[in-house]
Amino acid sequence: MALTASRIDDLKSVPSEFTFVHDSKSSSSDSIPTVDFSLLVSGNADQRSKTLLDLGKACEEWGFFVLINHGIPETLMKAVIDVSLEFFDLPEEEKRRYEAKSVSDPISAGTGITCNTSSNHKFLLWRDFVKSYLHPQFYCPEKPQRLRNIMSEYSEKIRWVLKKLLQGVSENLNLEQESMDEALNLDSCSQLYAANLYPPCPQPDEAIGIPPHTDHGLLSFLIHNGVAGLQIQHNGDWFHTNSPENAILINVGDQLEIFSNGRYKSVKHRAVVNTEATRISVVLANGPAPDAVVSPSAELVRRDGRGFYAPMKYKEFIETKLTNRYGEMGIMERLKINQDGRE
Ligand SMILES: O=C(O)CCC(=O)C(=O)O
Ligand SMILES: [Fe+2]
Repeated sequence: MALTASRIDDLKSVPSEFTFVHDSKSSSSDSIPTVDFSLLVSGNADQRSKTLLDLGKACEEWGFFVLINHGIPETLMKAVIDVSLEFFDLPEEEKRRYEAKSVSDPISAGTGITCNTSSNHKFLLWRDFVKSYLHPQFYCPEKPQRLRNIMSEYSEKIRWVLKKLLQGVSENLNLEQESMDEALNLDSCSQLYAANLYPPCPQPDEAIGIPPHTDHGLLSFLIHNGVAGLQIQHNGDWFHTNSPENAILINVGDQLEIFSNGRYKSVKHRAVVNTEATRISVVLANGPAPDAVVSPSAELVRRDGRGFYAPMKYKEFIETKLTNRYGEMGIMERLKINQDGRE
């Protein structure tokens, strides 16, 4: 039964199977970077080069930025949030059709899935979710009926913004604009839709929406219903992410860290819950083509004298990460190549 169902409404404390004790406190920072997309695509040369620097600095220092003036219509963003909420309101048996069976399911939905920490403590997440791959092949739950059209339009618009941002990233890395497109086969880029619903929680320090993790792709785009909850780690401290209305929160994922040969950092983040309001976030996680073998850019390896990460097919990377095959060490640690060249 979904977490959102009535049984949790009257709870005064977190049931033991959800217990994940942590400190959800975070700081605010005025230096969380903002990138003005309009200046990147239509600003004059000076504005564009300044914005490119903002983008590069954000990816290097924070692995995170708030994207403003991106041109995605406000009405479309609102529709994405509203229709995702409608999915969670569907009858339980409709949602159960998509119950996750394996990590490679093109569509999945679930509630409070089990999470396993490095110390082998198992607990359930305070979150309901629905996920589906929108690209290179488009999959979508059948209901709500308007989900298909809304997600198809949103997916295409986000891919256009993604392309422009990745071209900016390539320029910052002094690479040919096409070199990333070609190496990662971005015409067939993978794009995963994930809607996360976090109901109010009686004890926010005793349960968590999503524990600290990094995303596996290149750049993830997150929008939400105005209720705070996303925190990012920077120099070992947790920061909450205030954002102006209609902004998109973007974080660097593992594949961009690998491709940039470690210049850009896949940022650790978490979703905390609160006592008052239901929060929903919608993430489009954008990565290389599923069959692309990802390694540090050949040009950067030449410049750095060596690559710092071993190559791996993106599809295998996702499966390995999601099944936590390397346990505590994590797949990124596994791929890092030591000074002496051994993996
Ligand atoms: O809901 C959030 O703020 C975070 C979601 C997230 O990190 C994810 O879906 O990977
Ligand atoms: Fe994430």
